[in-house]
Amino acid sequence: MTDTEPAPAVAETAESIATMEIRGAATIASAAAEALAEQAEAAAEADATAADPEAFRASMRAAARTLRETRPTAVSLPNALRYVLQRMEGDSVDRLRRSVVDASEAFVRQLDRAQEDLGRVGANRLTDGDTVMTHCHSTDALACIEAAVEQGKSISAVVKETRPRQQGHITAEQLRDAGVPVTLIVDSAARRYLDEVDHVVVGADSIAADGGVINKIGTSGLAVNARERGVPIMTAAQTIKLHPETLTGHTVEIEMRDESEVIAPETRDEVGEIAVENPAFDVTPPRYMDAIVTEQGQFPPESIVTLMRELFGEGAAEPWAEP
Ligand SMILES: O=C(COP(=O)(O)O)[C@H](O)[C@H](O)COP(=O)(O)O
Repeated sequence: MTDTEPAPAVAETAESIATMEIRGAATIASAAAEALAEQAEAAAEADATAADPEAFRASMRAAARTLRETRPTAVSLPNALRYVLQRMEGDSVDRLRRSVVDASEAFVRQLDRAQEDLGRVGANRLTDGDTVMTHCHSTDALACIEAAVEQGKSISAVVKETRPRQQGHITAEQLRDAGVPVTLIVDSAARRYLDEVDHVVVGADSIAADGGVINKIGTSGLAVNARERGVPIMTAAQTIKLHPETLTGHTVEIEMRDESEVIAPETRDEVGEIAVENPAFDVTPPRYMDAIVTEQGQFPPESIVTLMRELFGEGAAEPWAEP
């Protein structure tokens, strides 16, 4: 490891995020924070950085850049890197190391607590006997359903499989394990089944300042159909999903993934001249979302900007940038 090359553990985490072995906004955030702690431990031992606080800091910034470049849409990733790097302090490598490890642990603890707290808020929106519809796999959305079950409510679920990567199967298994009766459907059956559900619960990768919800592709169509059917829809999203750059007019980058997720490489040649596009996320306009449920309570999407200013008022610092 040189002073700008990330520790092997960081390279491994970055690779796992890029290939989606580690996926979902909250899980990506906690893995990134933990990777920074591993970088700090490795840099405190490495020849190039062990005795040089400035080289140590530079190695932390470089590791954060490597993690930042993996996937563009879930803002929880840069928010996790910000949280840890902004708490890096000390004039010796040992103090710097300790501050990074402490910040990383505090971040992960906070993430877990936030998920529990928002779960209780979301659960209060559900009633005994409700059927919920889910899209993709969101640990924040699942926290709401699981908390409702813990409150003694009987909940069943209609789970959309979520093409192309079928994260709905993970949701189905987790809900089954939580004792929730599950019906798995293909995405295109969603509108038909909306007549049988009482609530739609989704997660978020980013929330924009105007209350737009960026989540797995298909969320916006589901939200429009839910509105048309009169079914309430909520987004369960911890405040690390609030996207500070949107406060100053930036838009959220939507990740375009490889066509091999849509069309098998072995049949690609047979298909020939057909363009394939594979956007991983979409934006649900605030008017189609009933509530954003966070650990700080529930908000109408249009008012989320107030919370965003409170938490990110100083803007979107980039502590990983070269000074
Ligand atoms: O869109 C996805 C996952 O997309 P991908 O599978 O492409 O990462 C999830 O709904 C959000 O990330 C929220 O998840 P969580 O609530 O766990 O943060």
